[in-house]
Amino acid sequence: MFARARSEEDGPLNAVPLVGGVPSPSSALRAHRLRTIGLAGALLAVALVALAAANMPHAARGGAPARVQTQRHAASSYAVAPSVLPELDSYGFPVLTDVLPKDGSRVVWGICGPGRIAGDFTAALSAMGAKIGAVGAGSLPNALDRATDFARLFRIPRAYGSYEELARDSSVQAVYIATTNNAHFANARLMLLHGKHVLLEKPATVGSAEFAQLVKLAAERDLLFVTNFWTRFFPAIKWAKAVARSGLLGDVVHVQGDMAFQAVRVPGGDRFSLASLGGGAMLDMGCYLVQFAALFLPQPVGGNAPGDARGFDVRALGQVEGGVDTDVAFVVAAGGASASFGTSLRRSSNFALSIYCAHGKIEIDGPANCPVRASYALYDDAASKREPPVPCCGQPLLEQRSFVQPLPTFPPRLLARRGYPNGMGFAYAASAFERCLYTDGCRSLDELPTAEQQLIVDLTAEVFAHIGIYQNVSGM
Ligand SMILES: NC(=O)C1=CN([C@@H]2O[C@H](COP(=O)(O)OP(=O)(O)OC[C@H]3O[C@@H](n4cnc5c(N)ncnc54)[C@H](OP(=O)(O)O)[C@@H]3O)[C@@H](O)[C@H]2O)C=CC1
Ligand SMILES: O=C1OC[C@@H](O)[C@H](O)[C@H]1O
Repeated sequence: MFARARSEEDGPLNAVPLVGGVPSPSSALRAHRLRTIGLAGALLAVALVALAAANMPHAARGGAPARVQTQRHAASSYAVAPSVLPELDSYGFPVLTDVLPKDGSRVVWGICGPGRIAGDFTAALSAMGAKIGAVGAGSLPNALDRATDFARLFRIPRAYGSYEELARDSSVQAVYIATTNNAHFANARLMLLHGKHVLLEKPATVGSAEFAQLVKLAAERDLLFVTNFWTRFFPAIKWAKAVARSGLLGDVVHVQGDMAFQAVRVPGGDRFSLASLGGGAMLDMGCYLVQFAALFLPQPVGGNAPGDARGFDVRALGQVEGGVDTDVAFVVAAGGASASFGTSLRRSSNFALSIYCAHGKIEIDGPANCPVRASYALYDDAASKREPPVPCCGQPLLEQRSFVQPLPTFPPRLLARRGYPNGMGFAYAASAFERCLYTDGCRSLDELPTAEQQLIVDLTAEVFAHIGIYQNVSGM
């Protein structure tokens, strides 16, 4: 297994030194900013600073320039700590040696629902050196045989033909749940009740109340409970988030994304087309887009808007077939910014994401749910003031930069089990989960705080309210 080191391509038009792989202010950039301010701006700035200094409390004085201030990160600056990106070993796996117990012990994982994505996740777990103690199947026929086959492939010591047996295995401390969406709530509840930490595949639960119940249960039992939005743990996403929050490009104004694929219908129904399995485009892919809205939009301010979910304004139009959404267009707005998204089971797309800011744009290459590359472009705002003026469309660039982090390589022995793209990227989320378990008092991950997971479920439920599906889904 060999992983190339992270790299930055497409060098900047004006060099911007990096701090931890994200931009920090350079003299070139500062010079550019000064040029763009102009005399009138400078006079206005002097007047405003004098006025502000007279009225502001001491702590608020002398902060970052106005254009880097966002509602969410009023104190953000261009310099971002190197710890933004995970430390990787020479194979590309996140380093855990600094937190692993000295006695050589390690968290023991169990796998619940040995289907397609569980194969990818387990391959990543075993490649990163994690300990897997047991696997349990329990929804489809021949559960024990299928669990036994899975156990043989991944050299897992124990296989069970029911989820209850897995839950009762006292050697297992953390369970990864990859059953169909409808079963997430019951399986997560079962594992939490048996004292297991839970990493639950997206889209967590179908309804908001169910998610809140799981959070409460985990808190009562002092357990870690996380939705496996693995997206949040990819270095390219962490880099893009740091760029967005650095203020380099100004405030986020609009986020745009599309995630769609042509679902092949299986006779008798499948996890995409059956409402009883929690099917539909929103729960399969749209939830990733909602997750991006929660990540990149500013916090809502002020009162509740129509279609409100905790201050976020949500609108949606959707095609519904057999009780599931097959095509949805939706908008989420907050804090003066908006996001527009499409998701579908009736067409394809490249799963890319764009974050449009006041002075530039961040692109996350598809598949943005598990990306290896992101980039930004800083526009030359001064160009629009030059004579002759530049045409309206296509702002000249001041600089552009991209970030690439190749994935750890799939072990050849397990290639046959590969189900979805970029599966080795599960190592990022699994490592963060394990790291938390070795850290005193850690019961929530910075990359995806519990409250934000609840928000994602709530916003998704709001989309469902607009298109009239998945109402009153108690127990799902
Ligand atoms: N993070 C990511 O990138 C991805 C996440 N996912 C999520 O993972 C979960 C599983 O997806 P995937 O692995 O593709 O699913 P699979 O179709 O492979 O099924 C997973 C498991 O669900 C149960 N199951 C499958 N079909 C049925 C059915 N018709 N009725 C009842 N139970 C069934 C089986 O459990 P058992 O073996 O125990 O009987 C099966 O092993 C979903 O929640 C999905 O959203 C999926 C793909 C990518
Ligand atoms: O999580 C997922 O990401 C990729 C999709 O193709 C898949 O269906 C979905 O479950």
